[in-house]
Amino acid sequence: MASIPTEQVKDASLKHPKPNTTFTYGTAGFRLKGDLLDSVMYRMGLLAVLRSKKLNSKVIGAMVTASHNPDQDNGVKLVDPLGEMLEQSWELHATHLANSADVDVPSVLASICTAESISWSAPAHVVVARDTRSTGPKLVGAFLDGARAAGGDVTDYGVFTTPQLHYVVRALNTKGTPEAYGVPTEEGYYKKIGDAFKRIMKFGKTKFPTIHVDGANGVGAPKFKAFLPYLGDSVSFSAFNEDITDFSKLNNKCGADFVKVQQKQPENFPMTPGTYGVSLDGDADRVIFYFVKKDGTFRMLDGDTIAALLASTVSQLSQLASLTLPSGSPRVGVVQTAYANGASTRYLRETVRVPVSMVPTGVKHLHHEAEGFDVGIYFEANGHGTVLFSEGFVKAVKERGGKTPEQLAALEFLECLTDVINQAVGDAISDMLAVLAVLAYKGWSFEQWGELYTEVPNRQEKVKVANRLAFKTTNAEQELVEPVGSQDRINAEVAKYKNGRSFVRPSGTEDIVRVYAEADTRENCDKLAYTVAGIIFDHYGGVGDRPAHFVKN
Ligand SMILES: CC(=O)N[C@H]1[C@@H](OP(=O)(O)O)O[C@H](CO)[C@@H](O)[C@@H]1O
Ligand SMILES: [Mg+2]
Repeated sequence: MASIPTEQVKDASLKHPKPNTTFTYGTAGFRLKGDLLDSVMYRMGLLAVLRSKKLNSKVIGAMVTASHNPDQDNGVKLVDPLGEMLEQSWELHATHLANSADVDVPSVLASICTAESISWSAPAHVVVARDTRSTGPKLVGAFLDGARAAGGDVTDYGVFTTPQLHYVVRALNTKGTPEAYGVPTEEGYYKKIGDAFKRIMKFGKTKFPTIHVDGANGVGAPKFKAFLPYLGDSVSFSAFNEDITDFSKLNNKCGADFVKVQQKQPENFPMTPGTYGVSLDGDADRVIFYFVKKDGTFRMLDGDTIAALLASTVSQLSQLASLTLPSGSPRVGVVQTAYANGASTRYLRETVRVPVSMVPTGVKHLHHEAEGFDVGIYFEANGHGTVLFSEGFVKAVKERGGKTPEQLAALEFLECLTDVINQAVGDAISDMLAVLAVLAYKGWSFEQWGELYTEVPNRQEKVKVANRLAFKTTNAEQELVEPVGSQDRINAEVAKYKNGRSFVRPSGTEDIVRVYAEADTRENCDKLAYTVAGIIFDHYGGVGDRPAHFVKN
């Protein structure tokens, strides 16, 4: 029986020496300064091969990106066969492998093989892609070295958005089966979603103004441009922030994270009342919409608003079409995190009347929970999410017997929607197209969409602390259990505000602690956020300059 090519793996391992750093597999894989990640990439190349061997030679993906963070950062996450995040039990293997001494890498591989009953003789297929970051090419090189040292068959797709990589992984693994997801190429991706978008826009009643698309000076910019010829002419788009040659511009004062956190439009973005804007993040898996109201105020439509629109539409259309599955009416559900605006949760539960589940931050948690519904809609407030349609739902939508013309139109619309949406993972461009299609179908403007519910004022702050891992949470990250006593201090502040809500958790992608607050007015919300941030900084290990706006308590 074939066995681990120990010498080959060890030699290559010594060429990718581990720095004196502890690595953790966080919210979205390993994330760090790009120049510290060479050894991690090499080892993830090895691990991806093992994962493929474990799963009957299915194709495993790796995406090299640090999403909405600056160019100096980078990261890697592994993608399982249907485009979902790496199974969580394997995160432990990833962490173990990433942190072992260079000479121990072959023996750690052997221990994973034993623990997972992996036969080394099984073939392995791995694919990798990267965003536009400056450290990307070198890091992909290290990944390829790892995959090849372990004898895997590996394809480098070059520069891709994160969702394109997930799409290709799923398409490769379902090729030739009844669940075939599409042609496993970049063009296949554009064609599948583009064709569905052209079909669905035939239902449209609204003519939108030109949509201004902010590419965050990242990979979404050139890929959106490449997508345009496949989208027909029902909507006109104009692209901004497309400079991927000046690395300092990536996500800098632009992009979905900037807009969401700062609650303002990207800088250098031409907007007057009536203009519609859409921002992607640096790897194009998050999307945020916005417009300027007639009175000149800025209005954002985030992941919560997207979930509200999609959940209400899918529920209404399913009812209108009297859609029935063998199990009864389709179960439409929404999955959110603690960052969801309280007003959106109330709207979904009380007005749309769908169940809403709360899970910890990170798509891996949301995706998994959404799989429990016939239509599982999951969005993080930051605009990262998608919709999962069960096989039973898709089948029921295609049954057209005994329906009225109005019901047939609803069914056709739903069928197109299942193809416009990238179910493999949250996808900024596909989500944008789905939202435009739904608005056009309803004959709604962005303004009308924004009237679904009134957001509670909210704010996010970052606090730099000596050791963010000292912060431990429970209850879907909404309460701190450690440092002991910290939650009591937060509760005492929250109690002072009407509709007050605040929680603190360590980031899984940055070396900081995040503070979130909501309250009845903008002023109260800001005061609560700045006070809680002050409490964390002053009492629980704040480091560096103390931000002047943090309130002393
Ligand atoms: C509050 C927030 O937006 N957190 C983001 C951020 O995770 P943190 O663990 O909070 O750093 O990056 C993740 C990956 O992109 C994303 O899934 C998540 O929603
Ligand atoms: Mg992203």
